[in-house]
Amino acid sequence: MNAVELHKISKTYDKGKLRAVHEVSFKVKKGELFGLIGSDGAGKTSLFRILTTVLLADSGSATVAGFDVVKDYQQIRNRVGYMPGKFSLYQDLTIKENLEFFAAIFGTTIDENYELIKDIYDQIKPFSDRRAGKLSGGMKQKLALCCALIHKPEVLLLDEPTTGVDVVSRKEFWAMLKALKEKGITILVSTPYMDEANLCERIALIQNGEIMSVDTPENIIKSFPTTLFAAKSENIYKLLNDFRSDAKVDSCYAFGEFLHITLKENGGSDIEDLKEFAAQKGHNDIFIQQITPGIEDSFIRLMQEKTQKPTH
Ligand SMILES: Nc1ncnc2c1ncn2[C@@H]1O[C@H](COP(=O)(O)OP(=O)(O)OP(=O)(O)O)[C@@H](O)[C@H]1O
Repeated sequence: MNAVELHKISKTYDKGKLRAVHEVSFKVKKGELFGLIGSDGAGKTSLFRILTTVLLADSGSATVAGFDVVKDYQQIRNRVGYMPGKFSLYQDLTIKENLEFFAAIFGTTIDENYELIKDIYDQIKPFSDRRAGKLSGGMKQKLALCCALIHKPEVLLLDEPTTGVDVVSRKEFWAMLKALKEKGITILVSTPYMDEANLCERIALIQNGEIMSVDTPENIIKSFPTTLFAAKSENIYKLLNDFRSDAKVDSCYAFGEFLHITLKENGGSDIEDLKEFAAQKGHNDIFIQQITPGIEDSFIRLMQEKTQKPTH
């Protein structure tokens, strides 16, 4: 049995004028750590709200832990731990009071499921009398995760849990997720951070409410269909515009301090042609090399294919 299944889920807002999610289908296997990767407004939160039974889809069907999100919403609520994107904590309650509150609404106690949260809770326990509103982002995140876990859910749904959290806390958070996965909990986590995609077993890439690809991060990278080059010169902005005007170039986009470039198929051109073109345009300090694509490159490529337009 799959832990989460979505079949052609669609959702619009504003009386159908705004298409948030369009015919989304994917499956999360039991025990899997699955990532939903997409930028702001891609439709991630809408999907989470549908899966947690607080929002109705316009069409399509979905199950969580084998239960239908419409018919069996009560069973789902007991089996799912949900960490919404915006912190769900009660700011005026202390760490301990927040946890007790969430335990109480699920008819349980902190003691009953302590084993599951222990490793995470131990990190914030020294501050258990501090109000949630006075905690750092990383500590709030840990508390919110404890609250989502306190009723021992089968499936954890985490909506952008690392957004706005510092790099160290992000790292710690992913280590916690790995440990929870090892305890048998299925995790569906969304993130706009491409580097976090590599920490998932499988991912779905979502853009404009549509799924572009579902696979392991390795397979998605492997299916990058062409050679990728990285280039830089002193005047990177001019280089970007120059390459974008080169008829041989299919796509050219800024990537950190480099430009990433792909060439049109059957153009027969290569690194030497790029160097020559750059030299003709007055770049004397050009550096170009072939590189292995990352998830972000795959994402950009898929987006480009979807819109059938080059990125320039
Ligand atoms: N209640 C609503 N009413 C109208 N439009 C909405 C509503 N909720 C979301 N939207 C719109 O639907 C689209 C998808 O939003 P959604 O929040 O699902 O995406 P997201 O990937 O979670 O992005 P974010 O991280 O910004 O929340 C966006 O264009 C958003 O503005």
